[in-house]
Amino acid sequence: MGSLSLAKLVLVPSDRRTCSLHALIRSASPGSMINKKKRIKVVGCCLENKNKKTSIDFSDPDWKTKYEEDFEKRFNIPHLTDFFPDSPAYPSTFCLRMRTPVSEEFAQGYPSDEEWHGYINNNDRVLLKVIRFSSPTSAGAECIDPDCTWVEQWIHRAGPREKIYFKPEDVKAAIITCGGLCPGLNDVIRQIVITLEIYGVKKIVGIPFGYRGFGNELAEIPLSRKVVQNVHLSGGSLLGVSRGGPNISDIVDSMQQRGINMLFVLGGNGTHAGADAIHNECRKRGLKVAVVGVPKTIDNDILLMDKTFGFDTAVEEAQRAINSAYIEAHSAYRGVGVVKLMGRSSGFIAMQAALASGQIDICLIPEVPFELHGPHGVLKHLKYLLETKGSAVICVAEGAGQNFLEKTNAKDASGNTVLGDIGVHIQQEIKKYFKELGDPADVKYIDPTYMIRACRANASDGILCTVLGQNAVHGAFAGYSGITVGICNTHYVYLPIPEVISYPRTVDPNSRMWHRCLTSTGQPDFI
Ligand SMILES: Nc1ncnc2c1ncn2[C@@H]1O[C@H](COP(=O)(O)OP(=O)(O)O)[C@@H](O)[C@H]1O
Ligand SMILES: O=P(O)(O)OC[C@H]1O[C@](O)(COP(=O)(O)O)[C@@H](O)[C@@H]1O
Ligand SMILES: [Mg+2]
Repeated sequence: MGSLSLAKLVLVPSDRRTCSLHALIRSASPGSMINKKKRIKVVGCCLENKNKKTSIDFSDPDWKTKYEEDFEKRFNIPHLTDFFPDSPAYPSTFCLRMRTPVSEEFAQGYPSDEEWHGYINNNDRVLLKVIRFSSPTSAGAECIDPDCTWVEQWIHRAGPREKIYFKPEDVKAAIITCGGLCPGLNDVIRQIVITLEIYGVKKIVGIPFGYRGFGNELAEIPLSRKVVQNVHLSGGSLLGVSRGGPNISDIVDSMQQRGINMLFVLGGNGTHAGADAIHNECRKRGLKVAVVGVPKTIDNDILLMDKTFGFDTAVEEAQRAINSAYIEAHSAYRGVGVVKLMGRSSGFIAMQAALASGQIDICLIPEVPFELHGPHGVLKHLKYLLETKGSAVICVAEGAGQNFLEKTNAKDASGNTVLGDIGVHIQQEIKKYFKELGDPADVKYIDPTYMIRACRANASDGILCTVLGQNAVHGAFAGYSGITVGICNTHYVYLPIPEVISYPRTVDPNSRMWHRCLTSTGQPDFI
């Protein structure tokens, strides 16, 4: 890779998975020091997309058109008519009458239904990437070709359609919440129920405790506007959550027995993998079922979206812990505050919480390797901070520095690796280090892990949950299945599930946001 010329580069025709050309150039430029880490990153980037890797012949004058067409196909959202071409469509029961805009433009009377109806057209699209990079060397440039040509990547716009593919009286809708908790679950459940009722659906149930609820021993929870009216006022999930559960075939058997033909699945990467498998199994069995996901993860590790619901709230809640750690550290003689925040493989919460608080001196995330000991290690810098500032606060994501901890190979019920406790480890190492030096250090460790996700959604997440919940119902009634809802460049979109879960979204150590975080903390590289 080090001696590769740009012209020979084969880049992956994908969005986020496109190798950072900036990184490629730096690691490829002849004569430059070949940085092993960058090389690994770039190679890794291409390897992880091996399955979808397609080389583009940039000498083909039509490569751009072909790329855009291929993108349109990849981001096509599955529709019931793809599998049941004769499915009848009905006029929507989600009535927008009386919601015609009132303005001087319409002084002569409101436009007719043909001229304005307020529904989303199936051909409406939202632009996925909004920056036109003038050069591959621009910060964060994501380029398809060596010239960083502007390529349009359009995704489907979410919202109510004029035609629906289910008669409300024939619908039995089920809602399920899987994985860990996340602020806003109840808000989404509430909006799904309310919107279903507006369409005219009478049979709405909650499946208790995630996919486990499809086992026979747990009874469905009947849902209505009355039941969900105030659920958003508290955190958690009205329905309960869990990891693990029956296999896909048993889940679909159970759905068939219960007569469920609309399934709303709230969960993260694992849950969505399950939702997509359920969608495919339903197709295989010839069942006319709509499966629609709503991405839930405080880790914010779902691809392509501005953010997932609950993330903002978690960051906000983390401020309390950070502020307490700061006050403790600042009030103690040579005080050190350590705060551990969630983030299995993505450091978004730690990064954003550090940025928001302005009280963090050292932020450690899974994506950025670091040393604890040695001349460039965290401990040496901590010593410097205590000597110059008198106190310091460290914020560490739970998935960071796992290389320092003993591996157990333990898995949770969903198959996720059980992580070692990096917060406790760092706390112990700091104490040991200063004890050996004979210098005082007053270390206070705060682990607010479950507190940041068990709380009620804040206002901005409340709005996000509301819109996502409504759009999930619109998507199902419009006949889409195997899709999820999201916010992209402030617009609401439908995405095919496989595209958003092909790997967990992580913080790009070369991104402007991580650089901003480093600017804010003032921390050096710890390697
Ligand atoms: N690849 C998969 N295929 C089908 N179901 C899965 C898959 N991965 C996880 N699940 C199921 O999804 C649910 C939630 O998964 P988990 O990884 O714990 O949380 P999250 O979806 O929030 O990331 C669990 O019930 C788990 O059994
Ligand atoms: O203790 P639990 O319930 O397994 O949850 C811990 C995990 O939950 C998370 O919040 C992510 O959960 P999800 O994958 O379910 O969204 C991680 O940050 C953390 O590792
Ligand atoms: Mg997950």
